[in-house]
Amino acid sequence: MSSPSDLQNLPQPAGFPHFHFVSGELHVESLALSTLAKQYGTPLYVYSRAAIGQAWQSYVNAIGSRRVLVCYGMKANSNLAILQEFARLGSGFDIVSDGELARVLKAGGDAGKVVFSGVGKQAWEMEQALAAGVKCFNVESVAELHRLSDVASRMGRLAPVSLRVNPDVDAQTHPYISTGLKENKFGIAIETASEAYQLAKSLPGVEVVGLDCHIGSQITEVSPYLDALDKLIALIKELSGHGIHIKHLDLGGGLGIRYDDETPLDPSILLNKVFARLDSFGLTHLELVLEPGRSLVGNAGVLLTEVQFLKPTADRSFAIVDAGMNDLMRPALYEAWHGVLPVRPRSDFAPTQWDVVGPVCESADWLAKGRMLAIEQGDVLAIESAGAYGFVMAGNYNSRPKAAEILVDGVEHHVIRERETFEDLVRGEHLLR
Ligand SMILES: Cc1ncc(COP(=O)(O)O)c(C=O)c1O
Ligand SMILES: N[C@@H](CCCC[NH3+])C(=O)O
Repeated sequence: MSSPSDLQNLPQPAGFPHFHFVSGELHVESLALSTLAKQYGTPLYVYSRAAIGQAWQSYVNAIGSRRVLVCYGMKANSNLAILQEFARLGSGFDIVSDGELARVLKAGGDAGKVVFSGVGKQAWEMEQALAAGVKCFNVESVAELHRLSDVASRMGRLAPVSLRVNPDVDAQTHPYISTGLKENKFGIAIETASEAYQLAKSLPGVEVVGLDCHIGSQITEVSPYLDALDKLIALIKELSGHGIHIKHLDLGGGLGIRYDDETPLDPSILLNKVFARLDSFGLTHLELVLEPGRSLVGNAGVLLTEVQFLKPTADRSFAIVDAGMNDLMRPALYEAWHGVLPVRPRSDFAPTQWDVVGPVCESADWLAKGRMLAIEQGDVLAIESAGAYGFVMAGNYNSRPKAAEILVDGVEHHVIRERETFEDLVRGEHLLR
């Protein structure tokens, strides 16, 4: 274990200050992570309520007195307790399915602050969202516009719509999480957007209220947003020439966080530039909508996992842990980098290089590669920055039950999702008679 002189050398966790070392032990708020691992077992997702609050506050501070609705991009983490926390903070929600809408309503969210995105909305999902009274449908194709108008007309309703425009800008992020390029399936090409808006104006079941775009995720530069904004402003001007006046402009989410050595994009830096651009084009009256996901929860969570075996080989050394790609898919899917911190760092021997791999029968089942770690069998590791796109993307491959989730609040903690059991795994399956 660490001696006092080594404590100064401990790295700063990505989720600092809410994740921090106290006397050589990694804590979340006032609790030692090793205690939670012991009580609930591993793999275990652990979130900090204060970290979520602080991330939310950074948007509140950036917004100041401007008219901005933050719709939490709940695909990042849709646990009911997390949604309830955002609802209490006053957040709206960006949803992409009827399941997400049902979660928002169950968690006490306000349907009037919900925007409904997604390229494949089904008629029954549109009906549910119309019945609930969502703020806006972010329509991603002309075919969807026709379906929505039909559904709303049948219900004797008028569906509020924004068209999600694909501005063809490079978000300078991983190609798999870039969404605003021509080659991506998302949105309506900016060149054809004016025509689509004119169609929307003529359809009986829809009412144009906004303009939407979302260019990608884990973006750390302001310039892609401003490139997109310039194109959107030009479109707004063109539309007003056709008598189409939008009330809100939705710039989507996408603000990046620190996983390794990235500099996160501060909402105030982005919003100051956006407000200045809007003001200079006489668009101060527009309500702004934002759909941040990752930046609100990403560094509010870690995944705890226990080292099962150490397996040095001639080629590389594997630390086989009890969390796998089914628990945290990002490394397998994007070769994503997540920090790895032993919750009780050792200083009695020198670190060596390890690939941290899971128990799943796939070579892609790794969580981190080539990390310098001083570890032994039985040690608990925290996989950092796992609050966003962690548990939500988990699956049951290899009949592995999903992990439990804990929300820490100061000295207290709440089990916000129980670990799955075998019964959960086979629910709905039937043996042949
Ligand atoms: C339409 C839409 N809005 C919001 C988000 C949230 O993005 P992020 O988590 O990068 O803020 C996403 C995911 O990228 C999205 O597809
Ligand atoms: N799931 C991705 C982000 C996708 C965002 C959804 N449009 C990630 O883990 O980074």
